[in-house]
Amino acid sequence: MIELKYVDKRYPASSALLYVHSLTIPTGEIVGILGENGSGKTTLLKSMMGIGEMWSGEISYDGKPPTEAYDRIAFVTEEGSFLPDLTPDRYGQFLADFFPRFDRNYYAKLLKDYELPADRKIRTFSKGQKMKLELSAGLAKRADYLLMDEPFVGKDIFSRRDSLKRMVQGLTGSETVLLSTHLIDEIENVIDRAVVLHKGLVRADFYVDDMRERGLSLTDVMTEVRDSNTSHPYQWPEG
Ligand SMILES: Nc1ncnc2c1ncn2[C@@H]1O[C@H](COP(=O)(O)OP(=O)(O)OP(=O)(O)O)[C@@H](O)[C@H]1O
Repeated sequence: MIELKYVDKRYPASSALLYVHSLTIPTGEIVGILGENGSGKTTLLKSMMGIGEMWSGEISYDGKPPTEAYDRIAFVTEEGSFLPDLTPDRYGQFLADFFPRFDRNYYAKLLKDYELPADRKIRTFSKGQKMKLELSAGLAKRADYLLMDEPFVGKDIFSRRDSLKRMVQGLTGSETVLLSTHLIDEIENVIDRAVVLHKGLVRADFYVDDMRERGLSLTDVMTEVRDSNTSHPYQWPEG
């Protein structure tokens, strides 16, 4: 279980802030972290990874702070957490030394599926190839917690959908996944729950099944959150 309480993050260089009063994510949930550009998705995921000082607040994984849970968390980020001078093969060895549960066979399979050259330096890869490598490494860590920040970047929608499909297929069902993305239509069938950020605040937090029962789509809710001029949490429309 992941718990966030009174998480308050500010940047000295801007007026942006992130504030999460309370957020509990039970084990095994797949949660979409959604919101417009600049709403705080990356800030939230980085804070959950223990990156950057927080103003105040607590984040815990089964009661432990991120720094004591690193071997159980995989962070997949657009910025890339790989070492560019290594080849994917060498990078895999490095990860296996650090992450006891790193699954080398699964990593090799993903590299093959993605047609990534295992013996070429990562720095020579295209942006899309780097992202595929990042995703492969993240999934092969067999982590309990997967924090993914817009992992499906790529020029063509087919490769984005393919990445999403592989990500879902690669899960065992016991992972807790937080996934930030702008691919709203695609993830609607993948996530259990959506947390919508707006200007650094959690403005909606709901289960997708409840949303569907009301005949709404993620786009409907996100549009409503964006257009409503209030900081109150989102309420389902009457009727
Ligand atoms: N290092 C920084 N210094 C100052 N302000 C920052 C810094 N990083 C982010 N911000 C600001 O914090 C706010 C939230 O940014 P963040 O990157 O978390 O948004 P996001 O929801 O991930 O956006 P996007 O969808 O564009 O990736 C923005 O207003 C951004 O300008």
